[in-house]
Amino acid sequence: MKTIKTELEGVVIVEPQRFGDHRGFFSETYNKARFEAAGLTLDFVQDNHSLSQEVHTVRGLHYQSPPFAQDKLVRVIRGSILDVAVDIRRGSPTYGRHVAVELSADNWRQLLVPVGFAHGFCTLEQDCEVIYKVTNYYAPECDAGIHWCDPDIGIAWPVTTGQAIVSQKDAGLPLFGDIVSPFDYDE
Ligand SMILES: Cc1cn([C@H]2C[C@H](O)[C@@H](COP(=O)(O)OP(=O)(O)O[C@H]3O[C@H](C)C(=O)[C@H](O)[C@H]3O)O2)c(=O)[nH]c1=O
Repeated sequence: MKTIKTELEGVVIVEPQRFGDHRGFFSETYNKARFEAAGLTLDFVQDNHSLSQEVHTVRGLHYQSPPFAQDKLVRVIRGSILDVAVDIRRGSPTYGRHVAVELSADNWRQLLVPVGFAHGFCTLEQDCEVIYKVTNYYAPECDAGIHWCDPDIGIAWPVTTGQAIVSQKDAGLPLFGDIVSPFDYDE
């Protein structure tokens, strides 16, 4: 397993090994001991799986507020997505900045999105299946988000607001400037 730091502290690309042979492949997609050896100590309690049937489906930008804030380990088992993490920790030197990483069944990359970051993605082809582990349970009362196309965040999505397929909930999310983030940056 390889880990690659990004320009946002704590947002890490993970590249598990994939052993191919004439039958196909085998991959340990998560190994707690290997994660801890890489300094990633996470206690996942829930696995999620979403299917987005159309290209240019956008889900996000979401986060759960404390006490149900979640670290997320995101991967793609079918198709490809542009996966985005936005630093929403008040006082962070990278507050409001984001990273965007292509995750796909082909590149087998994962993205670790820590507590304090909003998360979202746009599908780059049809029938994308996204699997992700989270470190806290779903808590609808703590579910929150920021509008995916907020110009103050400035994510270079491969789709315009007119073309994107989004949920009614996501279409109505507030702009970054109109929220008070529940996360503080701790040095
Ligand atoms: C997140 C979640 C949802 N649900 C139920 C609630 C709704 O009835 C249905 C769809 O939920 P939602 O529209 O919030 O799903 P997404 O738009 O894919 O949201 C997710 O997508 C972005 C990219 C994320 O990072 C979050 O994990 C998550 O917010 O699943 C559950 O039962 N458990 C859950 O953990």
